[in-house]
Amino acid sequence: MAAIDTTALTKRYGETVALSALDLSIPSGVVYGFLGPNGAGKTTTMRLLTGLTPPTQGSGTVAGASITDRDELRAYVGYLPEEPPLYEEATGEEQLAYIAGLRDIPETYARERIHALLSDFDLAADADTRIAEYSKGMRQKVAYIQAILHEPSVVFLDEPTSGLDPRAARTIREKIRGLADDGTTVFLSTHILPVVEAVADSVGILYDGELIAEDDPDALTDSVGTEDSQTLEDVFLELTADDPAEETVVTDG
Ligand SMILES: Nc1ncnc2c1ncn2[C@@H]1O[C@H](COP(=O)(O)OP(=O)(O)OP(=O)(O)O)[C@@H](O)[C@H]1O
Repeated sequence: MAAIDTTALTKRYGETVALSALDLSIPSGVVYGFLGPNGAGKTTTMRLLTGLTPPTQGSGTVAGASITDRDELRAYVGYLPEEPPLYEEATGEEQLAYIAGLRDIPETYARERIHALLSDFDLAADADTRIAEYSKGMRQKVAYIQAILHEPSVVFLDEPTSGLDPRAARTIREKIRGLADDGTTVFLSTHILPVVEAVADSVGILYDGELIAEDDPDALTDSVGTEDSQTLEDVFLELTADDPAEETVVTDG
């Protein structure tokens, strides 16, 4: 059974087709890089797959649970949204303990896990500081930890390295790879293509609500253009150009 499975998944907002008949079949234990220009429908897809918004048409399961059954999904799914909800008045540790309670993680285990994760992200010294006093990067680290705290079998990450310094960004990349190697499925949406190149087993490119390409990163970079050293960025720009010809213009400036 695929970890993420969708059939003709569609979301419309009035006249706007945010997602059009998406068919996905993503196996367990892989990092799936989900790319697309602004407004392509990536956030919409993640909100559908985490049960936060209902589909207009089509269906899907995540870890075997229907995406329309939010209660069942909750145990299996973690989500780091673009703007994570955090309580300004709570300390980092309080925020995570609160989430652990919501997720029914036994208290002693939760405390140990929270301390270990805070320390992995160099946040141990700030565990008792209010989130209102945290920097953007510190908030992002807490938000990432809260998404994976209950060891979900599928985790959705929207720009997980946003606002992070190079060391923290590397820690997240290593964590993402480690999660997948331990059998977790990671659905990773980011505009930072080198991150995808570093960790993704498979890549899907969404354009105007449609999945226009899907393959492993090497196959994708081999399939587009004629140059030997194509990067994922070259492929992305070529596939998502309004006018493909513009990508072949060579300037001598
Ligand atoms: N709640 C909403 N109501 C109306 N239209 C929406 C809503 N949410 C998204 N849309 C529209 O759906 C389309 C897809 O938006 P979405 O936020 O999923 O894109 P995205 O790929 O995540 O973009 P970005 O990279 O900029 O975050 C856009 O045209 C957007 O305007």
